[in-house]
Amino acid sequence: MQHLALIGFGAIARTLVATLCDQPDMRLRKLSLLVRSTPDELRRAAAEICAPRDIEVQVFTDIAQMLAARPDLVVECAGQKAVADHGAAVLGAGVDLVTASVGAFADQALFDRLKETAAGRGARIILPAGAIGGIDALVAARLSGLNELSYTGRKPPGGWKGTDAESRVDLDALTEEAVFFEGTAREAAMRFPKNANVAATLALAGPGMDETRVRLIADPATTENTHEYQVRSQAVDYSMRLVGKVSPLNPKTSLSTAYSLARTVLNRSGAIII
Ligand SMILES: NC(=O)C1=CN([C@@H]2O[C@H](COP(=O)(O)OP(=O)(O)OC[C@H]3O[C@@H](n4cnc5c(N)ncnc54)[C@H](O)[C@@H]3O)[C@@H](O)[C@H]2O)C=CC1
Ligand SMILES: O=C([O-])CC(=O)C(=O)O
Repeated sequence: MQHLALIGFGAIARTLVATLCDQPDMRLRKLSLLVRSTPDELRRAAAEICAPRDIEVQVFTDIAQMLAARPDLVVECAGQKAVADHGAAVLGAGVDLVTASVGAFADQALFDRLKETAAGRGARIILPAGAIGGIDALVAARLSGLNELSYTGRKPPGGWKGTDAESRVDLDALTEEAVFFEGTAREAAMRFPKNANVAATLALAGPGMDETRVRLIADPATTENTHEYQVRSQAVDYSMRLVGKVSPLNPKTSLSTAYSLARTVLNRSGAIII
């Protein structure tokens, strides 16, 4: 893949670009970035990563202009609203779209609309595992007949700052863990758009947004983002627990998310898909 385009250039995007630059299978020649503001600062930050590898960087504030540069693939790492704002333009241009903000698809009308646009233009919406894992096993389990899927997300109180968790619990005063949300994946993804995308990913791989049970916890005893889920199905029962290091660039985001996106991009670049 020679020309990669990203929507957003924050914590995930920066780690993603730094990782992909050094992958021999990538042969990346050009990076396009769609940003909202201060393109000069972001251009400098991107050039710092890309210039030593002879990768050309172009920064856009307009999606149509970015798509006119004909990227091979667009990766959204900006937030759920960016999927709603730009998804149709990308897919309508016949370009595949990887969405980090999978929780955007808790909006059923948006999901249906983007699926239809993708199908009409022969483009694909690619949902990465992100901070969660085991999506291969979960889809296989679903195809065999799924009996149960439940997910628990646990983060330090700082990871829930600026979210609806603050209306339910005093994050600064916590001395022990607080379960501040129990509900469906659809509700979780909509109420916690920067923290519960993994719940939506599990739901879409598994039994669906309204059938996936979610618990969210603020825990002052941890410094990590822990994602746990249990599956019972006709073919396989399993449980998974991922203890994610927090991104040094964003306390809400697990560092592994960027590397999962890198895997997704690499799987579209080399001869082997794994
Ligand atoms: N699937 C998963 O496992 C995970 C998904 N996420 C999703 O990824 C998103 C990004 O995460 P981070 O990089 O940590 O966030 P961040 O806040 O560090 O970076 C996001 C960047 O996107 C920019 N942005 C926002 N809307 C934009 C738009 N319409 N056009 C262009 N740029 C825009 C922001 O200015 C910011 O620089 C989160 O909001 C969340 O939706 C985050 C963590 C895990
Ligand atoms: O990065 C994480 O730990 C998970 C996350 O924020 C999300 O699912 O939106």
